[in-house]
Amino acid sequence: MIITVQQHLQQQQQEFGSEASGTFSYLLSGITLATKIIEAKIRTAGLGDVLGAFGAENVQGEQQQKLDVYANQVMLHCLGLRDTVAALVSEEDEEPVTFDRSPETGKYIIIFDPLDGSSNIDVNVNVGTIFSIHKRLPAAEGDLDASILQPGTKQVAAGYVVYGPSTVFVYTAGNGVHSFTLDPTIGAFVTTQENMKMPEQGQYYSVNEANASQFPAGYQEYLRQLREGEAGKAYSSRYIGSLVADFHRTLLKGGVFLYPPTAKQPGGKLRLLYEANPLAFIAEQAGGMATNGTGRILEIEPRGIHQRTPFMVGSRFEMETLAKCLEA
Ligand SMILES: O=P(O)(O)OC[C@H]1O[C@](O)(COP(=O)(O)O)[C@@H](O)[C@@H]1O
Ligand SMILES: [Mg+2]
Ligand SMILES: [Mg+2]
Repeated sequence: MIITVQQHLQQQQQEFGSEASGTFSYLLSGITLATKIIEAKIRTAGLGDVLGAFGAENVQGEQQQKLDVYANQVMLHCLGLRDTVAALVSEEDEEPVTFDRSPETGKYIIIFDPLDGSSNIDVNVNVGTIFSIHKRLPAAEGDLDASILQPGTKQVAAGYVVYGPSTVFVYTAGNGVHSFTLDPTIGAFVTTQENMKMPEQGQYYSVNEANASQFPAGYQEYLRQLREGEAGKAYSSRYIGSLVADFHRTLLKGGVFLYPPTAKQPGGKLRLLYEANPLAFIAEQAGGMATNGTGRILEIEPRGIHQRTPFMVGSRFEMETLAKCLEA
């Protein structure tokens, strides 16, 4: 019997109560609706006019792709309609979009990367959408900005969608990691796997080798050990260049994904709030680990919404081996 994501959330509500409440599943349904609309556009991207550059730069100084802008508009629209949303923070917008809703109603903050893997859009390689959900702080504890800049440990939920050969939705609300596949015949995400566990050890490392000579010595030594089999076995390498897809493989097969600091970007390339934090929450819920090289990603106190961080995530064995190389 098939179980859709909404039915799964009802079951979670019976089992875990609060963050699986009706309000929360109504919120998540805004994300599943938006990602289904984005998926439909991606499936026929070559037929329409959504490939190529949009002709403007985002706050990161990156050339926006038409699909970046389209996906952002769809997320803002579908989530903005949810009256439980107090603010929306997007990779593509310099400032948060806030709503004049009382703290009793507007209880949630949604932070997202509407289209991850932009450099792969035009070449028909997997891309994705990543999201992180925080609860709005009580007024006495802080305003909306403070509610947005909470550490990753405060996330109430996080997830992503991979638009690949099939469209897969993965999320956690702190009670394990669950995945769903979009069944186009019924237009619903159907349960694929519940309580996913990242293998203790994998066989792949994933890193942009073109940057390797710029990595600090500890990372170069680590990669040498993985390549030459000094970490117990010889690893092979896989790098798609879409974080969401490289992470999804690491979640399923184990291993490690690294985007270390480089001479060009000593603070890292990937963004803490809408790339590293949500994937770190999922990794930890699945038994893996995530660091910035010196500490747990989820414990980083954010200073700004587009803040970058070095990001290493993966199986326990590979992450503990990395820590030894960085300490040495
Ligand atoms: O081309 P590089 O430097 O390896 O960077 C690839 C990384 O950049 C990203 O494309 C950045 O994300 P966006 O596409 O959302 O901007 C990641 O998906 C990917 O892991
Ligand atoms: Mg991204
Ligand atoms: Mg993006």
